[in-house]
This record gives sequence, C-alpha cells and structure tokens, in this order.
Amino acid sequence: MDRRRADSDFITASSPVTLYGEFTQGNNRKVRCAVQLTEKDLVVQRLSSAPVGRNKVVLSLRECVGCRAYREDDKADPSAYFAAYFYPLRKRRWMKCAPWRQRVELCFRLAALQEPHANLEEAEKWARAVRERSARQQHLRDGVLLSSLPRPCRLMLFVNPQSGKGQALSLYDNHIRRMFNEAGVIHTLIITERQNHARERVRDAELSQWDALVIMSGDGLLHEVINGLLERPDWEEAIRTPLGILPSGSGNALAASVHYYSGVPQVTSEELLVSCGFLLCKGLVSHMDLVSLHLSSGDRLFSFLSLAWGFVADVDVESEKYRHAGAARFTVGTLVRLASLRIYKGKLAYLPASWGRSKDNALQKGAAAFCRNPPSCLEPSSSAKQPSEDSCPNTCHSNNSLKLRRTEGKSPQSATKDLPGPPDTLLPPLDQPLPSDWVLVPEEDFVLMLAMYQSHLAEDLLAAPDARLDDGVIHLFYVTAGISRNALLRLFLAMEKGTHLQTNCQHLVHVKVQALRLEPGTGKGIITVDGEVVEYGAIQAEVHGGLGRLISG
Ligand SMILES: Nc1ncnc2c1ncn2[C@@H]1O[C@H](COP(=O)(O)OP(=O)(O)OP(=O)(O)O)[C@@H](O)[C@H]1O
Repeated sequence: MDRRRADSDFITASSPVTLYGEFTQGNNRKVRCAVQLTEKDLVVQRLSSAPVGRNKVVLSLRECVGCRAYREDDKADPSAYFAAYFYPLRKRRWMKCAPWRQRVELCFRLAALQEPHANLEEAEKWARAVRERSARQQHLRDGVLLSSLPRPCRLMLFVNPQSGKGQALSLYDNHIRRMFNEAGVIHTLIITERQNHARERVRDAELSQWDALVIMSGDGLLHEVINGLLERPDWEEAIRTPLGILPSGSGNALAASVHYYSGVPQVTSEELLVSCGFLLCKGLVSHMDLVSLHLSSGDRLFSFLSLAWGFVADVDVESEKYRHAGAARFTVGTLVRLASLRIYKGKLAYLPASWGRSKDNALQKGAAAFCRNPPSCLEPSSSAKQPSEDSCPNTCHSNNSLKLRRTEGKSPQSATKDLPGPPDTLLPPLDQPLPSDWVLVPEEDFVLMLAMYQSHLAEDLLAAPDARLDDGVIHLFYVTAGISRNALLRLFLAMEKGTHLQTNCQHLVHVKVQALRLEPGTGKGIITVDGEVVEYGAIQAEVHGGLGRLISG
C-alpha cells in the first residue's frame, strides 16, 4: 500500500463492518493488514508498527471501478490475491489546482490455507463483495435508482487516431485499456480510418452484441455515430444504445459537460480523460437531449451539443490550423477573430421553452410570419409586445424580442413527415411561416448566435452553466452588434468560469427555447453543428428531450 495514501486518508469508516480479514500486502509480505469491508468503504489498517494516526486508509466504494481475484503462476505457492482499483479525487499538495482522480490499487495476499483453491475462493469472495457493494453505492443517487451497464459489459470502442494532437492511441494505451481491464469491461477496438467510418459501422452493426458504443475522439466522431444510429430503419431501438465519450480531441465539449455534471471541479486534458474513463467504468446511464436540425437543402441531421453561427463558428473553423496547440487553439482563434471582428446579418426566431404549449397541437395553431423571403412577413403586428420577465422567465438581460404576427388561415405541416428518425412536431417546413407563438428577435445585426444543449462549448468554456444532460432545453445565446472588442473578450474570459451571464453585458441575450430558426443574410458564412461545418443557409432546430442515452456520472 502506498504510504502517502495512508497519510492522506486517515478518516474513519462510516458504516458497520460486513467482512473482516487479515492479510499481507500483495507486494510486501512483511506488512500485515486488517481489512474491513463496510457497505460504503474499504478500510485497511496496518498491523505492523506505524506512527499513530498514519496507518489507516479508508477508500469509498463509490470510487472503486473494480476488484478481481487471481493466483500467480507459481504452482508451489498456494496463496491467492485480490486487488481493488480506486480512482479517488486527490489534491496535489504542491499546487493550488482542482483535485483530480488518481489511481489507487490495493492488493492483498491470502495464504492462510494450504489448499490453493481454498485461498482463491476466499479471495473471490472478497472481490465479489467489493464489486457488489461498489455497484450498490452507484445505483442510488438522491434516493433515485439509476440504470447501469451490465457486468461484465461489452463495448464497441471507436478511437480516432487523428483527433486532437494525434495522440488518441497512446492515451488509450496509457489510461483506458488498463481502466477497462480493472473494471471488467470487455471492448472491441475500432480505429477509425476516415471520415464517416464510424457512421457506417454503427449504421450496419448488429447492435444487440453491444452494451454500449464508446467514442474516443473529439465531438465530431460522436456526431457521426448519433447520426448513423438515427439513419437506421430501427432508429427508435438503436438510439437507446448507451453511448460513452472519452476525450482525445481539442474541444471535448461533451466530455467536459459530463465531468461537470458529475459535480467535481473542472479539469482538462489527461485529467479529464481519466475522469471520463472513471465515469464510463461506473457505467451509469442517463438520458440525453438530442436536437433535430433542418437545412435549406431539405436534409435533416441530429446534434447533441451545439449550433453556432457568427463569431463562435468562425473561430472553431479558423482555429483548425492551430490544432497542434490542443485546447489552446480556441484561445488563439478567438484573439485572431477579435482583431477583425465582424457583424453577421440575419433573422432569428425561437419558441420559448417556458411557454409550455403542447407539442401535439403546436402546428395546428395559426401560422405566424417568418418565411424566408417576403420582407412584409417579418413586420411585427401592432399588438405584439416585448415579453415580460413573467411570460419568459428564462431570459437574461435585455431581450426586446417581439412575438410573431399570427397569419390566419395557414396551417403549416410538420417538416419531417417522410424523414427517418423522430418526427419534429414544432417545426413547419423551412420555407413556410412559423406559428404565432414564436418570438422574432427584432435585431438583425449579430456578432454571434450559439445554441447549446450541454454545458460546455470546449473543455474550458462553460457556456451554459445551468444546462443538464436531459433538461429538454436549448440554451440560446446571441450577441448583438455594437459590442466592443474588449467587452466581447471579457465575455469569453468570464465564460471560462461560467460567469459571463453575470457581466451585465447588454448585448448578450440568453433564452431557453425548445425550437429556433435562423436565416442568415445572403453571402458566404459558416454554420457549425457540434463543431462540424454544415451547409450555409437557413436552418431550424427542435429539441427532443432525452432521446439518446449517455453513460455519465
Ligand atoms: N483516421 C481518420 N483520419 C481522418 N479523419 C478522421 C479519421 N477518423 C475519423 N475522422 C474524422 O475526423 C473528424 C474530426 O473528429 P473529432 O471532432 O472527433 O476530433 P477533433 O476535431 O480532433 O476534436 P474536436 O472536435 O474536439 O476539436 C470527424 O469528422 C471524423 O469523422
């Protein structure tokens, strides 16, 4: 046992002991320990002399990913072993950094009996007991029973060797392979060879063979996998396959979001990978919102993270050339784009989340004006009002949006009648007017539009602090023209801590919506979905609350 660990973990077990044994340490037969298993902890006390208060380790079973029993090859030695693997949060003493998960292995040697099988049976009894109690600790969160992956579980793991700085395979070798072994996770490794490789694999896969599909890359590969699943004829069943994310890209926004939801302080790079690996090994499955997007070509695609236009989309794409810098590429890209700050012309409308209308009758109400061409359609009705805080309580800062004018006699059809995947009940076809309860943003000069459905835009950009995996909400942000370079830079700096909404920037608007439509002005531009470029033009989106499944903490 690592003595330093013992020093830092001197706390007392909190529940009655259910199993007790005295063993020697796996790697040092001279050190004898009393091992106690409670419902919540594994408690190890050195029996050999040690300074008072420095000889006891208590490790929470919540932080245990696995435990196994084994014998070594030496036939003359009747002893057996059990090893338990923990990833507790630790502070680095010598730095004022956020705590991060560090691996602790506890290994004990059982040699009380002459018969090797009897020692192995005893070791297996311990390993089983540790695993079972550890699993019981996970299944309850706030008294609610969570679903989890079966054990042992079988994963299909996609690794994109080109993602981020091109180190995904060595990150897999250095961290993930060992963690999966410790947790009893059986996985088939698929190294992606090109764009759409993963999409094609999941489109054709016999999904019943797998308990989960895990993506080790940036966000782009998960985008492919989700769309591959929703292109299948059996999409309804396919999209229920639990997905997992292991960060090896440069943005890693979903991984950062999952880590954030687990309630531990922000970390980046390999520390984020270890945290996500830990959550994956724990195997708790939650629902995840997905967003359906319609492009002007008539195509539909699904998104799990973000839709961006203007400044953010430009930075994402223009910073590709700094990819070797990892996550720092966005900082460099932001500074470069700030130097040549642009105004983006367009029209934006949304359906607020809080107005709580029934999805079923959404398109049966009258039509409102926000069609692509006639300018007259966009004039607000004389009775239109600025939404009050009461009617739209999610709005942050000034939002002088106007409710859309009702156009009597039109009954727009759903845009997704013949498309695979779930039907969109809130969206008329893109070339038809929007229903009357949509809100048209009166400004037409923007610096950015960003729709987020998870908390993080990148590892260190907490764009939507109150977003949750399945809150059924799109967090729509837009920044109107007139903001100074300094103010915009301050917003992005504040976003690192998620405090940008408290900066009282009058150009920043945040509203929670269930659907939106964007019509960029003519000309060239960039729109990104989950960080991937899509065709430029009118686009609309509708959230499907909890449609997907994600392994999260
Ligand atoms: N072997 C490969 N060579 C080139 N491209 C690949 C390969 N495998 C997958 N891809 C494609 O690379 C694209 C980018 O992947 P992804 O977004 O996951 O990583 P990233 O761009 O490094 O990360 P981030 O989005 O966090 O910056 C995806 O569209 C994916 O299809």
